[in-house]
Amino acid sequence: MQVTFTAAVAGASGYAGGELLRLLLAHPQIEIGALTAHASAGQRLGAHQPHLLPLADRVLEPTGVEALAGHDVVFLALPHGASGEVTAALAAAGSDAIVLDCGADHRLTDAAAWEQFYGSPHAGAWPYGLPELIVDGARQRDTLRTAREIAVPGCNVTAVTLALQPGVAAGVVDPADVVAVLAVGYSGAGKSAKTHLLAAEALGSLAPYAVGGTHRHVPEVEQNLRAAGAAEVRLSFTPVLVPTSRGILATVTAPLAPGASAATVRAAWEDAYADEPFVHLLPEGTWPTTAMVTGANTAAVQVAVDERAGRVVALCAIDNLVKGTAGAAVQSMNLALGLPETTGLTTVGVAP
Ligand SMILES: NC(=O)C1=CN([C@@H]2O[C@H](COP(=O)(O)OP(=O)(O)OC[C@H]3O[C@@H](n4cnc5c(N)ncnc54)[C@H](OP(=O)(O)O)[C@@H]3O)[C@@H](O)[C@H]2O)C=CC1
Ligand SMILES: CC(=O)N[C@@H](CCC(=O)OP(=O)(O)O)C(=O)O
Repeated sequence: MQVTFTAAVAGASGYAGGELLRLLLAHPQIEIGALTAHASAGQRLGAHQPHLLPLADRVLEPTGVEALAGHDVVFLALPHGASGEVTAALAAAGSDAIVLDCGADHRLTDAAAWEQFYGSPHAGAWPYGLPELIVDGARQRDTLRTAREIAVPGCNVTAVTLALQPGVAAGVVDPADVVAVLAVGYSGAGKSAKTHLLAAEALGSLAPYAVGGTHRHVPEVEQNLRAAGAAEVRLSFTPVLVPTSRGILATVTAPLAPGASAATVRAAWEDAYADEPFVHLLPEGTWPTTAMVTGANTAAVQVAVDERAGRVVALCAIDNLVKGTAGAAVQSMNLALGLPETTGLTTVGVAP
């Protein structure tokens, strides 16, 4: 008989919480426990997540230790800053649950960078939940196998990191001049960003935001590229909202390193991702699209060399709610529980 683990989801009424529940419903070794929310506490889940029919009549509880204690796993899908109190209360109550925070609070190791970009005191770093991250030639999954608290990455960060890290680790690109432009879907902003949900304004327009190096994901990408081996990272990062509900397409360029060639670049990406179950390096000459990965825990990656510009062009498409959040959380949970990393996760998308 298979062992089952209980999992609670805090923030179950939101986009990330809803996606966690969609994935956990398909996980053979998870039993879904408490579902919590904030303003929506006391309401049926079905009022907020009409697509999660098997859970429609479950009632949302207030987010707190009373509901969340006693589970094997607790997922936090809360606004930034809200997870610290919950985590501390769980620890005080003697909980030994594995806690996965989908928010940003515990991602950065550099307190000064946190305070600069988030403007609040640093809550401390947890092991970073990107199993494929190259860390000094090894992979982050080795750390996650023994982790009890895991910081799930930002969705844009995942796309940029998976696009470029093979080149940084192999020394075939210069990380001191990285330019990343991302097309991102609206669900990344969460349900509470009401202005983003005015369809009449959003549907006909592409809109950049956090322009000029101000996006909070800048230090997180830099941290990841340093882990992959960069001595110096300089990143220009510009996200552009596009009228789609899900998906991120990151286009990341950096100078070709002296002595590198199209062949060594291709080999670096092939070597990095040959054994990765969720990172798919596409056949040469084909390009990632968000449609390829919708609903799947897949990152679709491609790389090319722009010989005239002397730059490597790396692309990565992910579903921000799957590989960008909930899928990454479940993948990390599997590692921390000692389960096969791919349990309950699919690389099969939906189309059209
Ligand atoms: N959307 C995405 O693609 C990604 C999101 N994330 C992160 O995941 C987290 C959740 O994001 P997302 O689901 O998009 O956001 P949503 O706005 O869709 O959902 C937020 C959830 O948090 C609850 N909540 C709101 N305020 C509080 C509070 N003060 N205390 C406790 N709970 C509260 C809400 O409950 P109620 O409905 O009752 O108010 C809701 O369940 C964020 O930290 C986000 O940055 C990370 C990667 C990608
Ligand atoms: C469209 C949109 O606004 N997307 C969000 C990405 C959300 C995400 O990755 O979450 P964290 O904020 O937890 O890092 C953004 O760019 O800030």
